[in-house]
Amino acid sequence: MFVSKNLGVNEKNHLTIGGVDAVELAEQYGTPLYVMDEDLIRENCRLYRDSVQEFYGGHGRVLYASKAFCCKAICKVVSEEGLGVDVVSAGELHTALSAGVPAEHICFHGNNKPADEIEFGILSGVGRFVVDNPDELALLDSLAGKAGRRVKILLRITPGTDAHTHDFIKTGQIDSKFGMAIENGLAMEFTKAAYRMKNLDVCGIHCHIGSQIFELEPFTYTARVMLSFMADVRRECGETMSELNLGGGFGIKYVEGDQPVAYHRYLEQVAKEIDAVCAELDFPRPFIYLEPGRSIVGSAGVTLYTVGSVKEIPGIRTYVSVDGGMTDNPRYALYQAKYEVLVANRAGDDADWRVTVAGRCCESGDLIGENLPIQQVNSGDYLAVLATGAYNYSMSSNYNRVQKPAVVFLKGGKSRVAVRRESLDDILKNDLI
Ligand SMILES: Cc1ncc(COP(=O)(O)O)c(C=O)c1O
Ligand SMILES: N[C@@H](CCCC[NH3+])C(=O)O
Repeated sequence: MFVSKNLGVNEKNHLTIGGVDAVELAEQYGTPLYVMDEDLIRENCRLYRDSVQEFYGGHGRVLYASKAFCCKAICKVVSEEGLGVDVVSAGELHTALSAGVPAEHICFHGNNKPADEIEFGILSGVGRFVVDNPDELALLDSLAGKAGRRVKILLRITPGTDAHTHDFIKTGQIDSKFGMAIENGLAMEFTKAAYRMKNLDVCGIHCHIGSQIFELEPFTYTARVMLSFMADVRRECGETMSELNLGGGFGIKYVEGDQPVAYHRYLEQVAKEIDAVCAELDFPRPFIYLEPGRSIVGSAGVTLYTVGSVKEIPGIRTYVSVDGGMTDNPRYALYQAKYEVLVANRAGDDADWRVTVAGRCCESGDLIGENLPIQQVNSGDYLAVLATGAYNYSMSSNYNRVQKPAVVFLKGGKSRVAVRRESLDDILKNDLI
């Protein structure tokens, strides 16, 4: 019935998340509230980990892309499940380290890492740096030399894959701010330069073709292109790279009609393609990294709001305004992202209304969605927006000085606060007069 399998309706006609009554959560913790089902997150982690074991014979590792949802609690959970963590900033790195993630299981990404953040990564002993471009290569080499450390790197390569997703979340095509492209020869120049660096050990290459992808072919095609490039490097440089990071990007179900492929199927097909290409090219099968973000946490999240006003503009539309909006979920404003929305305290009723759900900010584009089917809704009701576990909290803002909501984790039918709600003093904490 719902987009996520952990959701249901109880005898009070309330939405349940992992068996917990959503209305009780809203009343206990207040709204807006991010709710994350830790049991489902752990199940997703195990699914990936077991698939890597099954299809790659353990010769691989799953790194959780923490940009999807980053706080100490999630870093601890994924690390306990045996995943490493991908970070793109000192903030994400600090969070992962503070949560106890071993530095060698952290991979440091980013297309323009500042020098002080690179130094922080080197001194922390992160397992791999993914180097984006020649300027960063030279900077990393000199900072590694200064610190007296050798640094293991992967090179960010643009495979030229056109994945069918929103333009803003595509990254594998030649015109991208990320990485160096194979088709214009720059990737090979970049690789040769990397092997000349004194303080860097080139372990392999990395790519990421985009996000919220539903097809298998872009992934298998990309694996082929990347392995062929590794074989070209062996021919041109006499070096055999041993690691291949294929990024993340596996889609999830947000609304009826979305049809994601089961993740173990992606991994199985990609593993088959890797085996086939390695046999064709007589290339040793590399250690494989995967970096799922959305597919680990997206479906595990629900955002709860309280409805303020319900305003019908006859002949035009009905606005249902909630106590959050683009500050906690900017994805409709950014990508016209679609969500399933329901009245948490009337969850089993027919969704026979059509409404626009609006946020509270001074911005006409501050919407959660338009023309949404929903149950009858009144001021004071609780609204639930489903599948908000990825790129909601992590992209939240304090626009209009709105405080960020709390994050509550659910485990075994019990709830706990994983991130406190921001206070008014938190809003002022860096202000000076
Ligand atoms: C380099 C890199 N790895 C992994 C991811 C995670 O992607 P997703 O959340 O779609 O799995 C991203 C984001 O798109 C990314 O840029
Ligand atoms: N933030 C985007 C996806 C970009 C992922 C990072 N490369 C989203 O909400 O869908």
